[in-house]
Amino acid sequence: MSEPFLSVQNLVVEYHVHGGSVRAVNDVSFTADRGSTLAIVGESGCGKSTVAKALMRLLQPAGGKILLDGTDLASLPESRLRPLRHKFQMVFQDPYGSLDPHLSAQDIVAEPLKLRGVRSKTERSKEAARLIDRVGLPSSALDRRPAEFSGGQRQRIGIARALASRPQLLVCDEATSALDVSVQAQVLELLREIQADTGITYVFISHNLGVVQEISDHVLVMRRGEVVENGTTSQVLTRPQADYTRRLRRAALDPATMHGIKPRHVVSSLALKTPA
Ligand SMILES: Nc1ncnc2c1ncn2[C@@H]1O[C@H](COP(=O)(O)OP(=O)(O)OP(=O)(O)O)[C@@H](O)[C@H]1O
Repeated sequence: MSEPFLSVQNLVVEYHVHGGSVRAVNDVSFTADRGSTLAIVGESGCGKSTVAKALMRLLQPAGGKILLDGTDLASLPESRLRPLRHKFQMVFQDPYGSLDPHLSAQDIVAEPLKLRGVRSKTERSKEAARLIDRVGLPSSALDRRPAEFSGGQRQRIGIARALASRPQLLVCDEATSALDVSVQAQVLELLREIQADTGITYVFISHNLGVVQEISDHVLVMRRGEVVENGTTSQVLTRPQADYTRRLRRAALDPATMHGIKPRHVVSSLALKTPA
């Protein structure tokens, strides 16, 4: 059997605070096959974003392995990581904070192409225009700055910028959470199309079980920095094994849907709350 594309083994991440350390992620393991989507769910503060930042090596893990296509990202020094960084990219909840407000959409998307070694400015502009078109924005968007877009449009620019690096792994950290339900559905559809076209692997962090149901093949449930449950989306969401997952699911469902998770292609805006 071939190795999974992403294999996280016994990941430990700590924050250093006030001379001590806080363990935010403790012995977390999971895998994702190439071209699949793994969702990470759990209540606020359970460690989802910390896992995401460790995958991006924005944080140095205190222990464990992050094997991406067989290379352990956790153990590489920055000098050896840099040439690999284009392979793994991240889309944030609010791209506004991460998009340079002074640059046009075209220049924002063209920026990573420099790192990819596309030397000609004309080529970079052409490729940026192609990506902006790919994420469903009109050519009139090219010269506009981030402030001149809606939240959904800005998220599309964030996705186009991430795609400019031709990543093999895209970590989406609450990437659709700030969007209203219909815009959320459009962005999810775009992500699915891109996956079908490119075979990209997603790690999708969300507090919204409706979105998770919609986008993911597998689900990892976290609580207090640890894995509670891990399985296929239908297993975890419709036949949860862990009591905690059952409570999480109950807490996320409104009275109208208490009998079960909403069917596929209906994106619920129900948020995960801390189970009672
Ligand atoms: N920079 C930091 N310094 C110290 N502790 C931190 C830091 N960032 C996060 N933590 C702590 O680590 C734990 C996990 O936080 P994390 O942001 O990963 O949770 P999360 O599941 O992504 O939450 P949310 O859904 O609210 O974004 C929390 O207890 C949090 O308080």
